[in-house]
Amino acid sequence: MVNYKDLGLVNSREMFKKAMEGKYAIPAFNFNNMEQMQAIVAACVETKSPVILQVSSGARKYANQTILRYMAQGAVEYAKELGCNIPICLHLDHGDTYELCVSCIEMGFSSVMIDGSALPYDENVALTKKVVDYAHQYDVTVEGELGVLAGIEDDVVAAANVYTSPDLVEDFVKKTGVDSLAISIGTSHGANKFKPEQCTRNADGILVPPPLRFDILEEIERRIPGFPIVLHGSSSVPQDKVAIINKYGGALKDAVGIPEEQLRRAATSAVCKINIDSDGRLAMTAAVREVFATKPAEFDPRKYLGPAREALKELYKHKTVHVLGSANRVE
Ligand SMILES: O=C(CO)COP(=O)(O)O
Ligand SMILES: O=C[C@H](O)COP(=O)(O)O
Ligand SMILES: [Zn+2]
Ligand SMILES: [Zn+2]
Repeated sequence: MVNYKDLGLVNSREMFKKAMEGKYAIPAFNFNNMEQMQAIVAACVETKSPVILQVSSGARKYANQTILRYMAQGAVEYAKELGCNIPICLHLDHGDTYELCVSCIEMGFSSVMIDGSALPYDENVALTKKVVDYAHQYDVTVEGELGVLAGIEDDVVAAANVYTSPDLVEDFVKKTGVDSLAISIGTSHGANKFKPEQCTRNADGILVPPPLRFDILEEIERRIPGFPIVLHGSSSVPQDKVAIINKYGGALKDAVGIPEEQLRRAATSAVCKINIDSDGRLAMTAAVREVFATKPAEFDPRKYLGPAREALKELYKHKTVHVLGSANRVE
């Protein structure tokens, strides 16, 4: 058993308390490799932002859970080396079983998500409570989820959003003892969050998605005042990145995300954690494609992964400063 505290990591409790009081949100960025980890840490050190490093099941399969945990440990040291001891939380994203959550906690994760949102309500409650009871023995924080996001949620493909029912949140939080709650108010995973027919088009022909359901968020806040809320699927799908990808041979069609001003608004509410993965993928892919197209003789991976890492860092800095409001929150 490795305790995360011995690795210099922190759980999400204090982070969320400060984010709630300060009316901002903590960035939760997914990572699968060294360049992503370095970009996240460098961006958050430069902007003095706390951060949650997220490991998905896809990341575990791709990079190996042990390696990712050591990388998170390395991230703590790297931040110090870069000159700012920012709080870093290592979080399991979309955990789907009790056993997986236990395995991550035993390995040094400081926070886990148990995503029982596709289960019948009572089963979600029972599974989430079981994880909470285990995790809290080690002061590991737990995120649960109510409501299903459209698009690809884990292995479950939901055709449409099943918005979180405000009628259930108080009961869920009380019965499970979770530390934060992911909700569904119109965000979704991936780079194609809405079908073109769900959107309108602006004067430049760019798709404008339907607004998030702030009415549901406000009702949830009324039912569980001061309780930390999490938004998944919160990439904005920057159209300049999509354009670079398509210019250099990509084929992203009708890619559309959540407008940044809506996330900015959400960050000032009880939303304390905002998950962003796809935007980083777009930034890296745009940078790599540009190098491949403009420097075809280049074959040193550092010559395309380096620019990708730099583009990623700029994107993350933009998020902390201009979207989440988490910049300058660390002394
Ligand atoms: O929710 C996410 C990870 O859990 C990521 O969402 P995006 O696909 O919008 O980046
Ligand atoms: O919520 C999902 C994350 O974006 C990670 O997805 P992944 O399992 O493909 O790594
Ligand atoms: Zn889910
Ligand atoms: Zn998610």
